[in-house]
Amino acid sequence: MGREMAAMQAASASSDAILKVVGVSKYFGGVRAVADVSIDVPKGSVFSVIGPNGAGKTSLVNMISGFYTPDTGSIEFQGRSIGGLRPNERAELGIARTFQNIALFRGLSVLENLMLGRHVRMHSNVLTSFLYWGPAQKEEIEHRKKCEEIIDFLKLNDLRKQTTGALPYGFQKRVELGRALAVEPDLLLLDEPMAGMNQEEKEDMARYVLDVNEELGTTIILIEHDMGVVMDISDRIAVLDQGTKISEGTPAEVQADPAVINAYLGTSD
Ligand SMILES: Nc1ncnc2c1ncn2[C@@H]1O[C@H](COP(=O)(O)OP(=O)(O)OP(=O)(O)O)[C@@H](O)[C@H]1O
Repeated sequence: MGREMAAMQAASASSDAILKVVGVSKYFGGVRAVADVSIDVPKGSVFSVIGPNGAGKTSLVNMISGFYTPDTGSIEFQGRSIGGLRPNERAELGIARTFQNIALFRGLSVLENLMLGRHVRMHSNVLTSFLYWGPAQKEEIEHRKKCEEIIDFLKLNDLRKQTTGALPYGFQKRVELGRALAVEPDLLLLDEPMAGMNQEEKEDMARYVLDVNEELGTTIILIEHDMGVVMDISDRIAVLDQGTKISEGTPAEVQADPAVINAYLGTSD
């Protein structure tokens, strides 16, 4: 499906939202990080959240993934309220994320990092592995197979046994994406996946984000500062400024919105 068609469908599909965020706020002492923000994220879309530094983007994503508890508002994922759930419980439901700063186990290999990302899908633990060695081993083989598929998908085959700490930055970011994909998420939260990358690495990552969206059908919430990338790959964009949502729409709508031009695109960010 073309991006334009997808955008039109996404725009008209708010009733088919995979995620509904209603009136969430987060305060840190006197700092208003997020104030009464609502978004409906259409299933199957690439939904970007943009805004100047300190606008509240990461705080919003942290509330969706369960790292922060909102002071007000509610969050519904696939029709179910997830407000009271811990991050790992949200991951089990199908919400995965990557972090702004690389958070890999640097001493472990690419494959091992993906296997660790997969733990929310594993039923065996040390005790059950001991008691039911056969089933646990079978489960491990299946998980390994899934991780190998992701390694193939992200073209990391040659690096699967390499320790991640020694990899070039762009590859480390790709392994992080792989670790989040190991959760087999329905909703993937990407916090600045292209930060610090050169142009070629950015284009590669943008391609993988689109492949995940189009081939795996994963809904994506993307925080990204590179406006070229955002305008290229997003179906919808929400714009935050000083904690409040000042605009939302298709890339063309947001780009033409004077409130956005004033608050954001007009700045040097
Ligand atoms: N854990 C925290 N403790 C105190 N203040 C915080 C915390 N997290 C965020 N803030 C504050 O909340 C505001 C919003 O920050 P947030 O990181 O959500 O913005 P952002 O849009 O993601 O910014 P950036 O683009 O710079 O990453 C900022 O003023 C920030 O300092």
